[in-house]
Order: sequence, then C-alpha cells, then structure tokens
Amino acid sequence: MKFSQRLVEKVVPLWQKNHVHPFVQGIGDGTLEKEKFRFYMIQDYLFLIDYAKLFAIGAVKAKDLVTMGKFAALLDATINEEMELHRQYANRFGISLNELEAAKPSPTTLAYTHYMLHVSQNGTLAELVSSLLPCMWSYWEIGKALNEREGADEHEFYGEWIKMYASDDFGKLALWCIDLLDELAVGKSESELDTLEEIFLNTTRFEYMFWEMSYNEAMWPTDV
Ligand SMILES: Cc1ncc(CN)c(N)n1
Repeated sequence: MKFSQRLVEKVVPLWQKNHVHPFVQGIGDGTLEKEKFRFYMIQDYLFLIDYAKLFAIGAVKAKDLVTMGKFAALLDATINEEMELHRQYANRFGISLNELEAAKPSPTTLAYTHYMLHVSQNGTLAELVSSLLPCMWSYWEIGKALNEREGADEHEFYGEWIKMYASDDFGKLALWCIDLLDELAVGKSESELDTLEEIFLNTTRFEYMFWEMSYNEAMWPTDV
C-alpha cells in the first residue's frame, strides 16, 4: 500500500467533517454570509504568504534539480495564481492590497502557519511535504465535491473559488506532492512513518480548525 493511502485512511473522518462544515456547505450552496467569507479571505491571504515560504524551504531541501524546479513552480502558482483569486475577492470587498497585507493573523492562522514553518525548517524533506500536503489535498477534494453540485461553479460570488480548487491545474500540483511523499516514504522505518503520519494528522486538524475559525470569525478572545 502506498504511504498516501495509509494517510487517507487515517484522516477520512476528518475530511468528512470538513465537507459537511457549514462554511464549506455555504460556499457550495451560495448561502455563506459574505462577512464570514471576507474574514476567511483575509486570513487565508496571510496564511498563503507563509505557506508559499514552505515551497522555498522545499527547494532548499530538495536533492535534485527537477524537485527544486517543481517547488519553485508551486511557489509561483501560490503567489501569482491562488493569491490572485484572493486579491480579486479583496477588490470586490473594497479592500486594498496594503490593507490585506497589513491585516493581523488570528490565533489559528498563526498556530497553523508557525507549526508548518517549524516542521519545515527543522525536519526532513518528507516531514515538510507531510506538513503542507493536507492543505492542497483537502482543498482539491472539497473543490471537486462542490463542483459536482449543479451550477455551483457558476455562482456569481463563490463560483470562482470553487473553479480554482476543483481545477485540473490545482489537482496536478496536489498530485505531484502526493507522489513526492510516496517516493520519500519508501525505505523509511516504521517510527519515521509514524512521525510523518502524526504531522499529516496535525495539519489536517488545523485545516478543520481553519473552517471553524472562519465560520466564527474568531480572533483573539481578549480586547488587548
Ligand atoms: C487554510 C488553507 N488550506 C488550504 C488552502 C489551499 N491552498 C488554502 N488556501 N487555505
């Protein structure tokens, strides 16, 4: 069995929770309150700034030029394609680029990105890929599931979001990361695989927490 299959078996119950989450369902049926999406989009922009850095660290840790080039392409796709979607939504909300970049991360955004940056800076390439994979993989699964709904990708507001994450281009990048992790897992000891699994599970949990945070527009629970 490929290592990625073992990972999926572990996280399927959590993925199912993502799929039925009211934030995700609201994007799918178009009923999500725009204010909640606005909050999400700003936090996600901040998230992606740090997330893109993981690909830069991946390029540093890569053992060959093909892998290095692929990480560079992932970095480029994140900041110039995925984040362009966010910039377009920001424009629709009347939020300037300066405002976007000056926004403050929520506790969940901080915890999630800092966890991945910590793993990536201190761990192996396989650990880095384990930490960043749930982000790409779970969004691709969500995008495809929402896209199966009649007319969802044509929704005047949420359609673009669905199209982005259901797209073959996005899927190909996710698949490349899955294949890379499968290759890197070959020959690893059971205890190393357990570590990879735990990292994958942790960032899968963070994905769920990100939906919760967005739905509740949760910033720090204190005024100061
Ligand atoms: C929190 C989160 N997770 C995943 C993705 C998809 N790259 C995203 N934009 N934001």
